[in-house]
Amino acid sequence: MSEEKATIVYENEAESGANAAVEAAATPMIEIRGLARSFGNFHALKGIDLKIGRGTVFGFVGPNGAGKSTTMSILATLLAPSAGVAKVDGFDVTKHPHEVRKRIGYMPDFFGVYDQFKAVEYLHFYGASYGIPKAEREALIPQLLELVNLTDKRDAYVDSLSRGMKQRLCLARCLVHDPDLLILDEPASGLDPRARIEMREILKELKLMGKTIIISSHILPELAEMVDEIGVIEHGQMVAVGNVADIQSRLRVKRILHIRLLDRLEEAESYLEEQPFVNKLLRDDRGIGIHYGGDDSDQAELLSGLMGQGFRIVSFSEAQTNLEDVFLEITRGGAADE
Ligand SMILES: Nc1ncnc2c1ncn2[C@@H]1O[C@H](COP(=O)(O)OP(=O)(O)OP(=O)(O)O)[C@@H](O)[C@H]1O
Repeated sequence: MSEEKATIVYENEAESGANAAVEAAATPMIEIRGLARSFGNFHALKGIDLKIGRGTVFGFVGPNGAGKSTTMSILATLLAPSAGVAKVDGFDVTKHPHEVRKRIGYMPDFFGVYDQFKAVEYLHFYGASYGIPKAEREALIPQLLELVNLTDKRDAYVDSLSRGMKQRLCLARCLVHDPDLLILDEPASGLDPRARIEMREILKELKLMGKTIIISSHILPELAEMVDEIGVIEHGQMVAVGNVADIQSRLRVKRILHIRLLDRLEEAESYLEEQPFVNKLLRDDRGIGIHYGGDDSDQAELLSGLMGQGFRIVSFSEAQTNLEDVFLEITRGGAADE
């Protein structure tokens, strides 16, 4: 009888455990509703809504002063919102900051490093402050150094590291307590192209490890390869959220065409200006660029129309729109505060 009871209790626990797991999986990693933050009379965040699912790499983009760091500081429990709700893994950042902190690794845009430490000591210091026992740290820290390609710098003083190395050390620091969510404020800022590529490779590995990552930048092409979704913020408001392709399709500029002609450039421009779906013409020394709103079939019509007019076309191609074009189009190229 007692055995039977024990079995029943075990099954119930298993069931409720399974339910809890299903529930946890359904909870977004980040949920923000009506989030606002003012500094005096200045409204830095004007009520933003955002949901980020588990395992997503989310690129948070916007011009200087748009509100990216403010949002990230709130998620990191370092700044209180003026209104609205922000939750990490279902925990409200204001009501349960300790639960939130256990789950996040936060890399601010300006970080203080402890220059008198060696790289390895720096990580021990942070590991110890998270209560990780020494024996565990001894096993963990070499792995972290390996992940961020700093194994050969383990005994170098933090002071002596390059900016890119310091950024990577800072990233390793964010990982000591194995957080599910990484909040990275401009991790690639000030890095040279090689260091940016290294950073991007590390972030790809972190994605493979199942981390949810929110990463801000205003250097967009570097995000394009690794983000699943982007959110564009401007003047404290989210102006677009979705996967890169969705956002592109919502844009007025569907595609950019480029045409090179042997001659009669001005005539061709006048002709093109009259054609449907031609939104804007840009002339450069290599030919004519067109912001084009038509689809493939319209584009084919445009080309046969040009040929029908006897224009001597050297090339007619569609430029790949990238995140940079998307960003400039959405924000109309204007920095919020500049
Ligand atoms: N402590 C503060 N006091 C007053 N104004 C602030 C404060 N923190 C931020 N702001 C203002 O809020 C706005 C949003 O700043 P935030 O740092 O969030 O922008 P950002 O998008 O991260 O910009 P950047 O790309 O330059 O880092 C800016 O106009 C900024 O000047």
